[in-house]
Amino acid sequence: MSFPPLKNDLILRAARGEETERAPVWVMRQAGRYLPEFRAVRAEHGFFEICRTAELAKEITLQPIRRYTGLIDAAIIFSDILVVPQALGMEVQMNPGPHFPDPLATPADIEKLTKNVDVDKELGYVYEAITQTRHALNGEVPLIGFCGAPWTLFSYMIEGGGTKTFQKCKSWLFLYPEESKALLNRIADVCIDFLVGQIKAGAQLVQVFDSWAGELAPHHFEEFSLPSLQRIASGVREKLAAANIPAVPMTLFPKGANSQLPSLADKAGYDVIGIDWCIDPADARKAVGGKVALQGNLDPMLLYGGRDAIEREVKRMCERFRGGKAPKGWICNLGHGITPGVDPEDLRWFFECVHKYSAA
Ligand SMILES: Cc1c2[nH]c(c1CCC(=O)O)Cc1[nH]c(c(CCC(=O)O)c1C)Cc1[nH]c(c(CCC(=O)O)c1C)Cc1[nH]c(c(C)c1CCC(=O)O)C2
Repeated sequence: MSFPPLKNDLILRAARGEETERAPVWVMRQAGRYLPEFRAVRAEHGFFEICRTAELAKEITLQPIRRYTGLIDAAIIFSDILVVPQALGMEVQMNPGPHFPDPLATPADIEKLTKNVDVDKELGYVYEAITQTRHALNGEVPLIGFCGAPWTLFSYMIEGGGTKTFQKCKSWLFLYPEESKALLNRIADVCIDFLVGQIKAGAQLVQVFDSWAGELAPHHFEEFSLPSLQRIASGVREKLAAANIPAVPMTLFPKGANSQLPSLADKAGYDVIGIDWCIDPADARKAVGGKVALQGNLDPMLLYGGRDAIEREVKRMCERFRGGKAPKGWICNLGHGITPGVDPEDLRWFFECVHKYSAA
Protein backbone atom coordinates (compact mmCIF):
# COMPACT_ATOMS: atom_id res chain seq x y z
CA MET A 1 0.00 0.00 0.00
CA SER A 2 1.34 3.45 -0.74
CA PHE A 3 0.54 6.52 1.34
CA PRO A 4 1.44 10.23 1.24
CA PRO A 5 4.99 10.93 2.55
CA LEU A 6 5.29 11.54 6.29
CA LYS A 7 6.04 15.14 7.28
CA ASN A 8 6.48 14.68 11.05
CA ASP A 9 8.33 11.60 12.28
CA LEU A 10 9.18 12.88 15.79
CA ILE A 11 7.27 10.12 17.55
CA LEU A 12 8.87 7.38 15.45
CA ARG A 13 12.35 8.71 16.20
CA ALA A 14 11.61 9.02 19.92
CA ALA A 15 10.19 5.48 19.92
CA ARG A 16 13.50 4.24 18.50
CA GLY A 17 15.25 5.88 21.44
CA GLU A 18 16.69 8.76 19.42
CA GLU A 19 17.28 12.34 20.51
CA THR A 20 14.60 14.76 19.28
CA GLU A 21 14.51 18.56 19.01
CA ARG A 22 11.52 18.50 21.37
CA ALA A 23 9.41 15.71 22.83
CA PRO A 24 6.66 14.41 20.53
CA VAL A 25 3.28 14.58 22.27
CA TRP A 26 -0.19 12.99 21.99
CA VAL A 27 -2.70 11.96 24.65
CA MET A 28 -4.47 8.70 25.29
CA ARG A 29 -8.22 9.04 24.54
CA GLN A 30 -7.49 12.20 22.56
CA ALA A 31 -10.54 11.57 20.36
CA GLY A 32 -13.27 11.41 22.96
CA ARG A 33 -15.98 12.93 25.05
CA TYR A 34 -14.10 16.07 26.14
CA LEU A 35 -14.40 17.28 22.52
CA PRO A 36 -17.75 18.88 21.57
CA GLU A 37 -17.19 17.75 17.97
CA PHE A 38 -16.96 14.15 19.21
CA ARG A 39 -20.12 14.47 21.30
CA ALA A 40 -21.94 15.85 18.24
CA VAL A 41 -21.12 12.74 16.18
CA ARG A 42 -21.80 10.47 19.16
CA ALA A 43 -25.29 11.98 19.63
CA GLU A 44 -26.20 10.66 16.18
CA HIS A 45 -24.46 7.26 16.24
CA GLY A 46 -23.89 4.27 18.50
CA PHE A 47 -20.39 3.71 19.89
CA PHE A 48 -19.67 0.46 18.05
CA GLU A 49 -21.51 1.76 14.99
CA ILE A 50 -18.83 4.49 14.81
CA CYS A 51 -16.08 1.90 15.27
CA ARG A 52 -17.51 -0.17 12.41
CA THR A 53 -18.05 2.72 9.98
CA ALA A 54 -14.69 3.68 8.48
CA GLU A 55 -15.85 7.13 7.42
CA LEU A 56 -17.02 8.01 10.99
CA ALA A 57 -14.00 6.45 12.72
CA LYS A 58 -11.76 8.42 10.37
CA GLU A 59 -13.59 11.70 11.06
CA ILE A 60 -13.30 11.26 14.82
CA THR A 61 -9.65 10.21 14.61
CA LEU A 62 -8.94 13.44 12.73
CA GLN A 63 -10.85 15.73 15.14
CA PRO A 64 -7.97 16.34 17.59
CA ILE A 65 -5.49 16.56 14.70
CA ARG A 66 -7.52 19.37 13.13
CA ARG A 67 -8.17 21.18 16.39
CA TYR A 68 -4.52 21.01 17.52
CA THR A 69 -2.75 21.29 14.16
CA GLY A 70 0.98 21.70 14.63
CA LEU A 71 0.75 20.93 18.35
CA ILE A 72 0.02 17.18 18.31
CA ASP A 73 2.41 14.58 16.92
CA ALA A 74 0.30 11.45 16.38
CA ALA A 75 -3.21 10.28 15.62
CA ILE A 76 -4.66 7.13 17.23
CA ILE A 77 -7.31 5.23 15.34
CA PHE A 78 -10.78 5.53 16.86
CA SER A 79 -11.81 2.08 18.07
CA ASP A 80 -11.87 0.21 21.39
CA ILE A 81 -9.97 -2.60 23.06
CA LEU A 82 -13.27 -4.52 23.39
CA VAL A 83 -13.54 -5.25 19.67
CA VAL A 84 -11.30 -8.27 20.38
CA PRO A 85 -13.80 -9.98 22.73
CA GLN A 86 -16.42 -9.23 20.06
CA ALA A 87 -14.25 -10.99 17.47
CA LEU A 88 -14.10 -13.95 19.87
CA GLY A 89 -17.89 -14.11 19.69
CA MET A 90 -18.88 -12.18 22.83
CA GLU A 91 -21.58 -9.53 22.90
CA VAL A 92 -20.42 -6.14 24.21
CA GLN A 93 -22.66 -3.12 24.83
CA MET A 94 -21.62 0.42 25.73
CA ASN A 95 -24.23 1.88 28.10
CA PRO A 96 -22.43 4.12 29.05
CA GLY A 97 -19.57 1.90 30.27
CA PRO A 98 -18.81 -1.50 28.75
CA HIS A 99 -21.28 -4.28 29.57
CA PHE A 100 -21.09 -7.96 28.60
CA PRO A 101 -24.56 -9.53 28.96
CA ASP A 102 -23.07 -13.03 28.98
CA PRO A 103 -19.60 -12.99 30.59
CA LEU A 104 -17.46 -16.09 31.08
CA ALA A 105 -18.47 -17.61 34.44
CA THR A 106 -16.36 -20.77 34.52
CA PRO A 107 -13.77 -22.33 32.20
CA ALA A 108 -16.58 -24.44 30.68
CA ASP A 109 -17.80 -21.18 29.08
CA ILE A 110 -14.60 -20.95 27.03
CA GLU A 111 -16.34 -23.42 24.72
CA LYS A 112 -18.75 -20.63 23.77
CA LEU A 113 -15.94 -18.56 22.24
CA THR A 114 -15.36 -18.75 18.50
CA LYS A 115 -12.61 -21.22 17.60
CA ASN A 116 -10.04 -20.27 14.95
CA VAL A 117 -11.22 -16.68 14.73
CA ASP A 118 -10.80 -15.22 11.24
CA VAL A 119 -9.44 -11.95 12.63
CA ASP A 120 -9.09 -10.21 9.28
CA LYS A 121 -12.73 -10.93 8.51
CA GLU A 122 -14.10 -10.04 11.96
CA LEU A 123 -12.02 -6.88 12.41
CA GLY A 124 -11.46 -5.87 8.79
CA TYR A 125 -13.56 -2.78 9.49
CA VAL A 126 -10.74 -1.47 11.72
CA TYR A 127 -8.24 -2.01 8.90
CA GLU A 128 -10.50 -0.12 6.52
CA ALA A 129 -10.73 2.80 8.97
CA ILE A 130 -6.94 2.80 9.35
CA THR A 131 -6.30 2.86 5.61
CA GLN A 132 -8.80 5.66 5.03
CA THR A 133 -7.44 7.67 7.94
CA ARG A 134 -3.85 7.22 6.83
CA HIS A 135 -4.75 8.70 3.42
CA ALA A 136 -6.76 11.53 4.98
CA LEU A 137 -3.91 12.41 7.36
CA ASN A 138 -1.87 13.20 4.27
CA GLY A 139 1.38 12.53 6.14
CA GLU A 140 0.78 15.25 8.77
CA VAL A 141 1.49 12.88 11.68
CA PRO A 142 1.89 9.10 12.11
CA LEU A 143 -1.14 6.92 12.84
CA ILE A 144 -1.16 4.65 15.91
CA GLY A 145 -2.98 1.29 15.96
CA PHE A 146 -3.73 -0.55 19.21
CA CYS A 147 -5.23 -3.47 21.07
CA GLY A 148 -5.90 -4.38 24.69
CA ALA A 149 -3.53 -6.64 26.59
CA PRO A 150 -4.79 -10.19 27.21
CA TRP A 151 -4.96 -9.72 31.01
CA THR A 152 -7.03 -6.52 30.67
CA LEU A 153 -9.36 -8.13 28.10
CA PHE A 154 -9.61 -11.31 30.23
CA SER A 155 -10.81 -9.16 33.14
CA TYR A 156 -13.63 -7.60 31.06
CA MET A 157 -14.63 -10.96 29.57
CA ILE A 158 -14.99 -12.51 33.03
CA GLU A 159 -16.22 -9.56 35.11
CA GLY A 160 -18.63 -8.51 32.37
CA GLY A 161 -17.61 -4.86 32.71
CA GLY A 162 -15.58 -2.58 34.93
CA THR A 163 -14.70 -3.75 38.44
CA LYS A 164 -13.13 -2.34 41.59
CA THR A 165 -12.07 -5.63 43.19
CA PHE A 166 -11.28 -7.89 40.21
CA GLN A 167 -12.83 -10.64 42.30
CA LYS A 168 -14.11 -12.86 39.50
CA CYS A 169 -11.16 -12.65 37.14
CA LYS A 170 -8.63 -13.07 39.95
CA SER A 171 -10.56 -16.08 41.23
CA TRP A 172 -10.00 -17.61 37.79
CA LEU A 173 -6.24 -17.01 38.03
CA PHE A 174 -6.04 -18.75 41.40
CA LEU A 175 -8.68 -21.49 40.97
CA TYR A 176 -7.99 -22.32 37.31
CA PRO A 177 -4.42 -21.19 36.54
CA GLU A 178 -3.88 -23.50 33.57
CA GLU A 179 -7.22 -22.70 31.94
CA SER A 180 -6.58 -19.00 32.57
CA LYS A 181 -3.17 -19.15 30.89
CA ALA A 182 -4.63 -21.00 27.92
CA LEU A 183 -7.33 -18.35 27.55
CA LEU A 184 -4.79 -15.53 27.89
CA ASN A 185 -2.74 -17.10 25.11
CA ARG A 186 -5.82 -17.49 22.96
CA ILE A 187 -6.61 -13.81 23.37
CA ALA A 188 -2.95 -13.00 22.60
CA ASP A 189 -3.14 -14.93 19.33
CA VAL A 190 -6.10 -12.83 18.19
CA CYS A 191 -4.19 -9.68 19.22
CA ILE A 192 -1.19 -10.77 17.13
CA ASP A 193 -3.22 -11.14 13.94
CA PHE A 194 -5.11 -7.95 14.75
CA LEU A 195 -1.96 -5.84 15.18
CA VAL A 196 -0.34 -7.34 12.07
CA GLY A 197 -3.51 -6.53 10.13
CA GLN A 198 -3.50 -2.95 11.44
CA ILE A 199 0.15 -2.52 10.44
CA LYS A 200 -0.54 -3.92 6.96
CA ALA A 201 -3.44 -1.46 6.69
CA GLY A 202 -1.21 1.50 7.54
CA ALA A 203 -0.63 1.78 11.31
CA GLN A 204 2.86 3.24 11.86
CA LEU A 205 3.21 2.41 15.56
CA VAL A 206 1.11 0.07 17.71
CA GLN A 207 0.26 0.24 21.40
CA VAL A 208 -0.89 -2.54 23.73
CA PHE A 209 -3.04 -1.21 26.62
CA ASP A 210 -2.63 -3.25 29.81
CA SER A 211 -4.81 -0.88 31.83
CA TRP A 212 -5.15 -3.32 34.74
CA ALA A 213 -1.52 -4.50 34.93
CA GLY A 214 -1.10 -2.75 38.28
CA GLU A 215 -3.95 -4.72 39.84
CA LEU A 216 -1.75 -7.82 40.00
CA ALA A 217 0.95 -8.55 42.56
CA PRO A 218 4.34 -8.37 40.80
CA HIS A 219 4.78 -12.16 40.77
CA HIS A 220 1.26 -12.66 39.47
CA PHE A 221 1.89 -10.10 36.73
CA GLU A 222 5.03 -12.08 35.79
CA GLU A 223 3.10 -15.32 35.81
CA PHE A 224 -0.13 -14.29 34.09
CA SER A 225 0.22 -11.07 32.14
CA LEU A 226 3.84 -10.87 31.01
CA PRO A 227 3.93 -14.16 29.02
CA SER A 228 1.00 -13.11 26.84
CA LEU A 229 2.54 -9.65 26.35
CA GLN A 230 5.81 -11.26 25.26
CA ARG A 231 3.88 -13.59 22.97
CA ILE A 232 2.28 -10.58 21.26
CA ALA A 233 5.58 -8.69 20.81
CA SER A 234 7.44 -11.67 19.36
CA GLY A 235 4.44 -12.96 17.40
CA VAL A 236 3.87 -9.63 15.67
CA ARG A 237 7.56 -9.28 14.75
CA GLU A 238 7.73 -12.84 13.41
CA LYS A 239 4.62 -12.51 11.28
CA LEU A 240 5.76 -9.17 9.85
CA ALA A 241 9.19 -10.60 9.02
CA ALA A 242 7.62 -13.65 7.37
CA ALA A 243 5.47 -11.35 5.20
CA ASN A 244 8.44 -9.09 4.39
CA ILE A 245 6.79 -6.11 6.02
CA PRO A 246 9.05 -3.69 7.93
CA ALA A 247 8.60 -3.72 11.70
CA VAL A 248 6.97 -0.71 13.39
CA PRO A 249 7.68 0.47 16.95
CA MET A 250 5.61 -1.26 19.63
CA THR A 251 4.52 0.43 22.86
CA LEU A 252 3.34 -1.33 25.98
CA PHE A 253 1.28 0.62 28.52
CA PRO A 254 1.27 -1.54 31.67
CA LYS A 255 -0.60 0.91 33.86
CA GLY A 256 0.41 0.79 37.49
CA ALA A 257 3.11 -1.86 37.03
CA ASN A 258 5.91 0.55 37.85
CA SER A 259 7.77 -1.94 40.02
CA GLN A 260 8.00 -4.18 36.94
CA LEU A 261 9.87 -1.64 34.80
CA PRO A 262 13.33 -3.31 34.96
CA SER A 263 11.88 -6.68 34.04
CA LEU A 264 9.65 -5.22 31.30
CA ALA A 265 12.58 -3.32 29.76
CA ASP A 266 14.65 -6.51 29.83
CA LYS A 267 12.26 -9.03 28.47
CA ALA A 268 8.82 -7.84 27.40
CA GLY A 269 10.01 -7.14 23.84
CA TYR A 270 8.57 -3.63 23.33
CA ASP A 271 10.34 -0.49 22.07
CA VAL A 272 8.46 1.91 24.32
CA ILE A 273 6.96 1.53 27.79
CA GLY A 274 4.21 3.85 28.95
CA ILE A 275 4.26 4.95 32.58
CA ASP A 276 1.59 6.47 34.78
CA TRP A 277 2.15 9.42 37.13
CA CYS A 278 2.94 7.32 40.19
CA ILE A 279 6.63 7.09 39.33
CA ASP A 280 9.07 9.96 38.93
CA PRO A 281 10.37 10.14 35.34
CA ALA A 282 13.99 10.15 36.51
CA ASP A 283 13.38 6.97 38.52
CA ALA A 284 11.66 5.37 35.52
CA ARG A 285 14.69 6.25 33.40
CA LYS A 286 16.97 4.56 35.91
CA ALA A 287 14.69 1.52 36.11
CA VAL A 288 14.73 0.87 32.35
CA GLY A 289 18.42 1.74 31.93
CA GLY A 290 18.13 3.08 28.38
CA LYS A 291 16.87 -0.25 27.04
CA VAL A 292 13.51 1.15 25.96
CA ALA A 293 11.99 4.56 25.27
CA LEU A 294 9.40 5.90 27.72
CA GLN A 295 5.96 7.44 27.25
CA GLY A 296 4.06 9.52 29.80
CA ASN A 297 3.36 10.62 32.43
CA LEU A 298 1.38 13.66 33.63
CA ASP A 299 -1.49 12.96 36.03
CA PRO A 300 -4.59 13.46 33.81
CA MET A 301 -6.30 15.28 36.70
CA LEU A 302 -3.79 18.12 36.35
CA LEU A 303 -5.81 19.19 33.32
CA TYR A 304 -8.41 20.32 35.87
CA GLY A 305 -5.83 22.26 37.88
CA GLY A 306 -5.71 25.50 35.90
CA ARG A 307 -3.08 26.94 33.55
CA ASP A 308 -0.49 27.76 36.22
CA ALA A 309 -0.49 24.25 37.64
CA ILE A 310 -0.36 22.73 34.15
CA GLU A 311 2.61 24.88 33.18
CA ARG A 312 4.49 24.27 36.42
CA GLU A 313 3.96 20.50 36.26
CA VAL A 314 4.78 20.17 32.56
CA LYS A 315 7.99 22.10 33.16
CA ARG A 316 8.87 19.78 36.02
CA MET A 317 8.02 16.66 34.01
CA CYS A 318 10.20 17.87 31.13
CA GLU A 319 13.13 18.51 33.47
CA ARG A 320 12.75 15.09 35.08
CA PHE A 321 12.60 13.27 31.74
CA ARG A 322 15.42 15.26 30.17
CA GLY A 323 17.88 15.49 33.04
CA GLY A 324 19.43 18.68 31.61
CA LYS A 325 19.93 17.20 28.13
CA ALA A 326 18.01 17.20 24.85
CA PRO A 327 14.91 14.99 24.99
CA LYS A 328 15.85 11.42 24.07
CA GLY A 329 13.63 8.38 23.78
CA TRP A 330 10.66 10.18 25.36
CA ILE A 331 7.14 10.47 24.01
CA CYS A 332 5.19 12.96 26.10
CA ASN A 333 1.66 11.90 27.11
CA LEU A 334 -0.61 11.79 30.12
CA GLY A 335 -0.19 8.91 32.54
CA HIS A 336 -3.66 7.60 31.50
CA GLY A 337 -6.51 8.71 29.28
CA ILE A 338 -7.93 12.23 29.22
CA THR A 339 -11.33 12.39 30.94
CA PRO A 340 -14.60 13.88 29.63
CA GLY A 341 -14.76 17.06 31.75
CA VAL A 342 -11.50 18.61 30.51
CA ASP A 343 -11.73 21.98 28.73
CA PRO A 344 -10.19 21.43 25.27
CA GLU A 345 -8.42 24.80 25.62
CA ASP A 346 -6.64 23.53 28.73
CA LEU A 347 -5.41 20.57 26.70
CA ARG A 348 -4.15 23.06 24.09
CA TRP A 349 -2.24 24.83 26.87
CA PHE A 350 -0.75 21.47 27.92
CA PHE A 351 0.51 20.92 24.34
CA GLU A 352 1.92 24.46 24.18
CA CYS A 353 3.78 23.98 27.46
CA VAL A 354 5.23 20.67 26.24
CA HIS A 355 6.50 22.37 23.09
CA LYS A 356 8.08 25.13 25.17
CA TYR A 357 9.69 23.16 27.98
CA SER A 358 10.76 20.01 26.13
CA ALA A 359 12.70 21.87 23.42
CA ALA A 360 16.41 21.12 23.35
C1 LIG B 1 -9.89 -0.06 29.35
C2 LIG B 1 -10.07 0.51 27.95
C3 LIG B 1 -11.29 0.55 27.22
N1 LIG B 1 -11.00 1.14 26.02
C4 LIG B 1 -9.68 1.48 25.95
C5 LIG B 1 -9.07 1.05 27.14
C6 LIG B 1 -7.59 1.14 27.45
C7 LIG B 1 -7.15 2.50 27.82
C8 LIG B 1 -7.60 2.98 29.17
O1 LIG B 1 -7.31 2.30 30.16
O2 LIG B 1 -8.19 4.07 29.21
C9 LIG B 1 -8.94 2.08 24.84
C10 LIG B 1 -9.60 3.08 23.98
N2 LIG B 1 -10.91 3.46 23.95
C11 LIG B 1 -11.10 4.40 22.99
C12 LIG B 1 -9.87 4.59 22.31
C13 LIG B 1 -9.78 5.44 21.06
C14 LIG B 1 -8.57 6.12 20.71
C15 LIG B 1 -8.16 7.25 21.61
O3 LIG B 1 -8.68 8.38 21.45
O4 LIG B 1 -7.27 7.02 22.46
C16 LIG B 1 -8.92 3.79 22.95
C17 LIG B 1 -7.42 3.65 22.69
C18 LIG B 1 -12.35 5.10 22.66
C19 LIG B 1 -13.45 5.12 23.64
N3 LIG B 1 -13.92 4.07 24.39
C20 LIG B 1 -15.00 4.46 25.12
C21 LIG B 1 -15.28 5.83 24.84
C22 LIG B 1 -16.46 6.65 25.39
C23 LIG B 1 -17.74 5.95 25.09
C24 LIG B 1 -18.82 6.80 24.49
O5 LIG B 1 -18.62 7.51 23.50
O6 LIG B 1 -19.95 6.65 24.99
C25 LIG B 1 -14.33 6.24 23.91
C26 LIG B 1 -14.22 7.59 23.26
C27 LIG B 1 -15.77 3.59 26.01
C28 LIG B 1 -15.03 2.71 26.93
N4 LIG B 1 -14.18 1.71 26.54
C29 LIG B 1 -13.63 1.14 27.66
C30 LIG B 1 -14.21 1.75 28.79
C31 LIG B 1 -13.87 1.42 30.23
C32 LIG B 1 -15.11 2.72 28.33
C33 LIG B 1 -16.11 3.56 29.10
C34 LIG B 1 -15.57 4.56 29.98
C35 LIG B 1 -14.64 5.58 29.34
O7 LIG B 1 -15.06 6.33 28.47
O8 LIG B 1 -13.48 5.63 29.77
C36 LIG B 1 -12.61 0.05 27.63
